[in-house]
This record gives sequence, structure tokens and C-alpha cells, in this order.
Amino acid sequence: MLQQADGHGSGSDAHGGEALREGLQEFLGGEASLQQLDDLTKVNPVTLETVLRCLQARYMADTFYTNAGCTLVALNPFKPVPQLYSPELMREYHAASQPQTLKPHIFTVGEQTYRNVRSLIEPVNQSIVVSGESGAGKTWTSRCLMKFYAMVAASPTSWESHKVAERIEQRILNSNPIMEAFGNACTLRNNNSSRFGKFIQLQLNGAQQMTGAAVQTYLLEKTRVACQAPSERNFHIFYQIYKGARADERVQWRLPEGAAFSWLPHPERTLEEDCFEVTREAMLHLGIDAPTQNNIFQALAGLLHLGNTRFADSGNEAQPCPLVDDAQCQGSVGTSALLLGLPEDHLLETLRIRTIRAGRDQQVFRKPCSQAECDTRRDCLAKLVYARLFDWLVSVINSSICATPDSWTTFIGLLDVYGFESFPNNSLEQLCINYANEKLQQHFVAHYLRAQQEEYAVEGLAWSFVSYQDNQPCLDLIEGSPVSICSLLNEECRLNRPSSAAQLQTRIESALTGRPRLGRDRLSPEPSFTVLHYAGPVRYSTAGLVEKNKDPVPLELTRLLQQSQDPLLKVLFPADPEEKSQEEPSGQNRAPVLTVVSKFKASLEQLLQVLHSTTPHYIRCIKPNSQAQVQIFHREEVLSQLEACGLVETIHISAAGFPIRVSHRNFLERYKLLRRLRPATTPGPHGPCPAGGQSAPRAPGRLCCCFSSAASPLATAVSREALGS
Ligand SMILES: Nc1ncnc2c1ncn2[C@@H]1O[C@H](COP(=O)(O)OP(=O)(O)OP(=O)(O)O)[C@@H](O)[C@H]1O
Repeated sequence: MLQQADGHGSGSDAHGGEALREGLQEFLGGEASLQQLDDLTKVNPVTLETVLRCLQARYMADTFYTNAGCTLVALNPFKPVPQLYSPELMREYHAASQPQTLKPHIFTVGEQTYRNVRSLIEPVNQSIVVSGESGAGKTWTSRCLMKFYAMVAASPTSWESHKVAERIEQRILNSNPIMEAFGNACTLRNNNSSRFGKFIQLQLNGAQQMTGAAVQTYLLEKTRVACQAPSERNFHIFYQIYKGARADERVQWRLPEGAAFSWLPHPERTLEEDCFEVTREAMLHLGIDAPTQNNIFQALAGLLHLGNTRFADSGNEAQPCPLVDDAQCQGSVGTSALLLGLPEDHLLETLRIRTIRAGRDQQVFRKPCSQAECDTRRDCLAKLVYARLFDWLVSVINSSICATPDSWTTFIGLLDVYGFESFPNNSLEQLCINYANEKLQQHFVAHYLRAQQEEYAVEGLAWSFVSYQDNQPCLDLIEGSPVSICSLLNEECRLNRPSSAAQLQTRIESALTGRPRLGRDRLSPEPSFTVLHYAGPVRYSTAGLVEKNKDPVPLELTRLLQQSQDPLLKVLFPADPEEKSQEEPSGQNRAPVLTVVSKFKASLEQLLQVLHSTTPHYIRCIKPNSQAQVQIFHREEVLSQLEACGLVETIHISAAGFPIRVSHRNFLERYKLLRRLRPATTPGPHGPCPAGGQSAPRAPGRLCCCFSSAASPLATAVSREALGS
């Protein structure tokens, strides 16, 4: 390669080669030290190795933010760094004439979006997509940005408007402890893991003051209410009431100290998040008064008691399953019924007996459920109540923080979205999450390519993009029409036919045969299919997929809850005015099933529409190690996150374009040795252009010369030298 670069054959003089080698050493030695490079696109060449080395060097030097073109990479410090988020620093970024010239920071992104809204350049509205794996720092980042906006989006000259913004900001910030208490849980990866996605829209008026906000949530992991993975916990709120209730409340909610609850694993663990008082206070500020709070906590205690209700096998299909005869189970149905405002016998019957309508005259038959069915109905009841309660809380929060439509004109959206997931066992939850990430990745790549193209145009470079990994085939596989994984899952739900995991696998394989992003793990111990996502292959188990997609709620359960005497449940489950509409339709009258996948797809499309109408900004949060340790940088773990958040893809795209960017001055400094070795013989239109590089634009742009890695042997040679290979 060096021979190609200097243009001499194998007989070139040894001295020339030596000189070039020395020159290259000087060139590499002269590189700014990696930790000082505040933009990964300035790393030369842009490769995974150099990018990793740069991030590691910066992390070890306590530099947690680095630009990567149009993305900000945020490394989790895993330690308090108060000076990094101080009001003084916020003011500094806000006051800077060119914030992008300051050190990379989330406040640069915050300020940029804030200025863009003001600049009235289309599209005016802005969005920030904060992504990363669990525990990477998304929630932290979103919180800090909210504080930043609360500071800058208030007029310093008007005390009155400052107060309004502060009040709104306070309410918006108060929504955090509530959402976290009800939507976060301690998992293996994060003590305070958000188990839902959220999009916060910060609403600004013509004077750029924050007048309100709106929250949209996605895909709450409601199964956690009734089923917690080993070493994980239920939602924080259950522990808060269990540990923080006053003596009188313990009596009222039937939560004596030390009582054991199946759905409350690891109550002995003390977490910062078990702060009941903070939640109560925040609820009060958002208008949820003490009696309503009491009502909510009582219902939650009712769910805990429901979890202690267990069934034994009746041994006779015609007989309902008896309750398990042990101390924990005894009395649990009665207590649960009491706390949920339900008649005990009705609750027990609904859990154990299924009603079926059949025949022309829709005769009602009653069939005892199997033990497994009883468990499923119990869990379903709890999930139903909890999910409705969560949605209701979000609507209360929204009504408290949302501005009237005429009081805001523009917005900045903050999307805190779960990152790409791949576990040994993946199911519908992971499919939905990874589907969302594919969508966002496509949006990101389109935006990134556009940004690159604009930059090249400014530099006067004629360039058309070489092919990059477009993830449309993967999206077609997941959501496309007429046939895709989603459509097949939905069809199975609609047909409502018994189908085993193996049959579903065969059906997916035969209907989608030949699709490039569909794979198969022949060593898989269970029926499954593999999707080759942009971030890597993920094997999804087909067992239980259709049931999860149906997310069936037996009609009797909803009816039961509609009859509750509890004021909160009356709000969550209003009586159906048309009793008839509750009848389960049969045959051709059956309405199209609204599956989990179709609901998720609809909400995702809505979100994408909003994002498309805004100028997007991206913050990729990275967890330097999975033990939450200070100053530990695990290269392998970081690499897989860079892959999962699409940065590797960006690096590849960048490498497919012009991976090496050098300013005019640096270019001359660096490459003058080539002139010593081979004076230019064929000057281009703008003067000599060394060794295959494209000629410099006439305009005094930022870049003197950009090398396409495909076209430039010199670039390749330098890349390899830089990598030390
Ligand atoms: N910038 C930061 N400075 C200090 N500590 C941080 C920072 N970012 C994150 N952390 C620490 O990391 C923990 C995990 O962060 P966070 O809860 O924001 O992760 P997440 O990406 O939202 O995770 P999940 O997806 O599970 O909700 C925080 O509780 C905090 O202790």
C-alpha cells in the first residue's frame, strides 16, 4: 500500500520509504491526543477501533460527552458530577454565542434545539431522541434537559413569566416521581429501570416561554405486576406503600408489618426509590388529593392480596379448583375483594368459572377453569387494573401540565425510548421494542445521510452515496404488507385457532421464505425464528407469542370490575351504557381483534409522524460497564451498545462517504512530505491533488480534502498505519 501511495514500484529507493515511514510516524504522533477529540468524526480514520479508543480515553479523563456528527454520545459516569449540571453551566451554554464551540454537552443539544425553535426555519419544532440500553442514563439525561429548559425558557426580565415557567416546570418535574414510582422497577440491569417508553412534549409560546407539556407513554410492562424475574422486583410503588404506610394506613390497607406477598419479592432490599413521601407529595402537587391517593394505594394493596390467592388442582373437570390451604392464601380473596370493592363470592367465581355462550340462542354455559386458567385469570385481573391505573395517572398528569392549545405555538419533544434488546429468550416485548428501534434507526439514518449530503454540498463536493445497510428489508419483514411477522401474528389471533409454537414457526418460515432478514437458529432448543436486525440477530421464541399478542381479557373480568363499589375502580372501569355491547360477538360478527402488535404499530406510526415534523437530534447513552462501576470501561460491552444504538452503522456510512476530514492547514502540514517524495505532475483544476484524493474545493470550506476510503489508496494506507496493523 505504501508503494502505491508513493507511486514507486518495488525498486523505489529505500531512503524514500524510510522517509515516508518517519513522516507517517510524525503524522500519527502529531495527532491530537484522543481524549481531546470532541467529535468522533474527527478521529482519523473513522473505524470502530479508533472510535472505541477515543471514547475510552475520554471516559478515563472524566470527559463524558462526545459528538459523533449529528449525535451526542453520553457515557454514564456512574458517579455524581454536580459541576456538570450546575445552573452556572446551564447559563454558560445558554449565553454562548456559538454553543457548539463549547465542550460537547447535553446542554449544547438543549440550547441548539431552543435556538432552532426561535429561528423559525422550517421545521420549527424540534425533537431529541434519547436512547440507550437499560441503565445507560436516558432518564437522567431527560431530567437534566427538562431542568435546562425550565431555566432557559423563562424570561429573565419578567419575574411573573419566570414564576409561570417555574410552576409549570415544577409540575413537569413532579410528574417524574409519580411516573417512576408506578412505571419503574428494580431490574438486574438498573435499580430504577423505566418499564415504559415516553415522549414528553415541552410546549413553548411565541416568546419562547414554556407554557406546558404533554406526556405520551408506550408499552408499559404490565406483566411485571404479576410476574417478576428472579432477583428483580415489582414496580416501586408496591414497596413504597408496603414500607412507607403509616400505622392507620397499614390497618386500612391490610398491610401488617412483615406480611409476605408473592408479588412483592425482595422487600428487604432498601433502595433510594422506596420514597413514599416523595410520591405522595408529587401527587398532591399535581392535584391528586389525599382521599384519591388513599383510594389508589388501597387498590394496590388489594392487588398484593390477590397475588397471594393460589389455586389447587380439583382433580375433576366438573369441579372448580379449590384454594390452596395455607396461611398465606387463606383469607386473601376476601381481603382482596374488600380492598377492591368487590363481592368476595363474585370475585372467586369469576376467577374459577368461565362462561361460554353458544348456540343460536346464545345459551350460557358455565365451565370450571383448570388450575392454570385460574392463575391466568388472576394475573390478568391484576394487569388490567394496574394498566388502567397507569393510563389514568398519565391522563391526570397531562391535564395538570398541558397548556391550552392557544397558549403554545411550538414544541421541543423529548423521547426517552428503550434501547435494542437481545436476551437468551426473547418474546413479543422484545419484538416490539426492537421493531421500534428499527423504525427509529431508519429515521436516524435518513437524517444522518441528509446532514452529510448537506455538508458535502457546502464543501462543493460532488458525491453520491455508495450503498449502505438500509434497514427497510428488516422493517418489511416485521411490519410490511401483505405478509409480515406482524400480519401473521395478527392473523393467528383473528382466526383464533389452536396453534402450537412449532406450527407458528413453520407458518412464519413458509410464508416469509426468502426474506433476506429472516434467519433460523438450527441449534435453538425450542421453536423460534431469528430476525437479522441492524444491531445484530435476535432469536424470538414462538411459544406464547400469539396469546401475548391477543392479550385476551375475559369479558367476565371487565364486567366484574365494572360492578366494583370502589370509587377509583368506578372511574377506571365505567359501566358500559349499552349492556348489549358487552356480549361477546360470535362468528362473522366478530370485530377485528385489536392486538398488542397492531396497537403498538399505530402508536409508533403516530410517534414517527411527530418526529418527521420536527428537526431531530440524537443523544446515545452508553453504559461503560454493566456493574455500574466508576472509571471502568469494558470495550466489548461498549462496542455492542454502539452497535445497538446504530453508531456503528453511522460509522460505516461515514466510512462509505469521506471518513477522513482534514482542514486546509492541517492538510498541508500533514502531507507536505509527499511533495518531497513525488512532486505533483498533473495539477488538477484547483492545483495539485495528492495520491488519488479528490481535489480541494475552491471555496474556503472547513475541509480541504476528503478521501473516500473506496477510492483512495492513500487513505487506506493511512488507516492501516493508524490502526497499527
Ligand atoms: N450523567 C449522569 N451522572 C451521574 N450519574 C448518572 C448519569 N447518568 C446516569 N447516571 C446513573 O445511572 C443510573 C441509571 O440511569 P438511568 O436510570 O437514567 O438509566 P436509563 O437509561 O433510563 O435506564 P432504563 O432504561 O432501565 O430506565 C442512574 O440512576 C444514575 O445513578
